[in-house]
Formats: sequence, structure tokens, C-alpha cells
Amino acid sequence: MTGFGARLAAAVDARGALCVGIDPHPGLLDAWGLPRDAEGLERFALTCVEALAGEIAVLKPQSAFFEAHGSRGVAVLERVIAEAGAAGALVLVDAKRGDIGSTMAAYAQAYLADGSPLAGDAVTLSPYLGFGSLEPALATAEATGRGVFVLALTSNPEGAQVQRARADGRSVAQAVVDAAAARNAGAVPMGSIGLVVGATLAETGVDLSALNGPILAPGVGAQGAGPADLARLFGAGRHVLPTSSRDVLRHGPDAGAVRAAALRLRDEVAATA
Ligand SMILES: O=C(O)c1cc(=O)[nH]c(=O)n1[C@@H]1O[C@H](COP(=O)(O)O)[C@@H](O)[C@H]1O
Repeated sequence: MTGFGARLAAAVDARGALCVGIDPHPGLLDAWGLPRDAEGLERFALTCVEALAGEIAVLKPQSAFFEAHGSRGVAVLERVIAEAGAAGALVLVDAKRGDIGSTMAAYAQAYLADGSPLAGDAVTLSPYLGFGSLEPALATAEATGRGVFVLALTSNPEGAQVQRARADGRSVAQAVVDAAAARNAGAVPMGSIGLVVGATLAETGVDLSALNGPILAPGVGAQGAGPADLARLFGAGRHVLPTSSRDVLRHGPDAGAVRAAALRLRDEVAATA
């Protein structure tokens, strides 16, 4: 079985380094002329799949916007996961889950087990109940060839209060980086435990050199970061996957215009790397 790290490396080689988030904000539904209900959500999300899944390496549906519509919204999320995967994109379900280990095992079943309708190729996780509490998810991902992206340094300004706090001579974020690196050691071409490090940061302030795993870099576009920030923060040669949602999605409702915006961004990122 090919692990997520290897599958992601192959997808980036074939399609370029870009993740596009599917974030059906109520304001975007308005802008696309769609109703703020489950039907509008479905048309929005499936247009994104039609526009992007055949060309872009990774799609990242944001679970919150689907959950906001209850069980009908979650059913749309399941459809997005299945259809985007069938069209050739890797699917990163952005659910940012984190809980005590025994509950984490249930989240692992939901997002990382074979046969679960909510399992894509990877899921975002929060380590702030302790990195060790994520163990059931890491073990399930390893067993099923899936991946995780663990929040290390998020793109929002409030994150620093927790993530830059220091304990045992290093920042909390560095402890998360080190735990992920230990888990990825020796994997070729890279491990399946990724990190989230915002592209909006003034500096990372952490040593990512031993990570041997992918870095999801949110904040490109609507939160003010651009391709030059990726080069500035991460340099060349790392496995950096920039992600953008609103700045691509605002080009809808025409699927061709959404696709063109995503391809433009992908090419800009490649030209700046
Ligand atoms: O995990 C994420 O994708 C994420 C991490 C982070 O640090 N910051 C961040 O904005 N995100 C997600 O990225 C999306 C916002 O992207 P933009 O619309 O491009 O700003 C939302 O779904 C956020 O939850």
C-alpha cells in the first residue's frame, strides 16, 4: 500500500503544488446567486469539484460549512469527498479534530478508516489536547495509507498565544514539529504526518528541517499572503502545499473561471518557488 506522503508527492509532481479549499461561506453562496440552504451548498460544492478535481492536486472541503446545514450538509460533504476522489484529486477533509485518545479513536474511524463515507485521503487535526492524544488517528492513517495535517502554527493572529508559548526550552509549536518529525523519520519520499504552518506568519520561529513530511500553508489570498511569502518562509526544497479558498472561489459561479483562477495561482506559486 502506498502511503499518503508518497501519493501526495506524486500528485504534486503531476499537478503542481496547490490545494484549493472548498469553503461554502454564506456570503459566497449569495455572490454565486445560490440560496443559503443545503441545495445551494450542494450546487456550490459540486461546481467546485467540477472546476477543480480534474486539475488541482488537493481539494480541501471545510467541514464546518457543511455541518452548518445539518445531516443534509454532511451528505453533501460525503458526495464531495467521493466525487473529487473519483476525478483524481486528493481530498483533505478540513475538520480540525482533536480529543482525548478514546474519543480520538472514533474520529479516526470517521475520517481515516476504509469504508467510512467521511474518509478522504487526509484530515486536519488539532494537537492541543497533547500530540500523544492523536495516536489513534496516526495509527489508523498509517494502517490505511492515509495522512493527517496537524496544526503547528496557524495563520490567525490569535494562534501565537498558545503556539509560541514556551515549555521545556522550546515553543509549543516546536514540540509539535518535533513529534511529527519523529513519526516521519526514515519515510521515503516523505512521511504522512503533515503540519499546518500559516503563510501569513512574519517568521516561523521553528526548525522544520527534520520534518520529512508535507507542510500545508494556509492564508494565501484572502488572508493576505502571496506566493513570495511561501519562498520567504519555507525556502526551496521542502514539501510545501499552499492552500487558498476564498480568493479562488470568488471567481464563481462559472466553473471555468474558478478553474482558471486556481491554475493561475498554481503557476504563480511554481514560478516563485
Ligand atoms: O487547516 C486549515 O486549512 C487552516 C489552517 C489555518 O491556520 N488557517 C486557515 O485559514 N485554515 C483554513 O483555511 C480556510 C480559509 O482560507 P482562505 O479563504 O483562503 O482564507 C478555512 O477553511 C480555514 O479553516
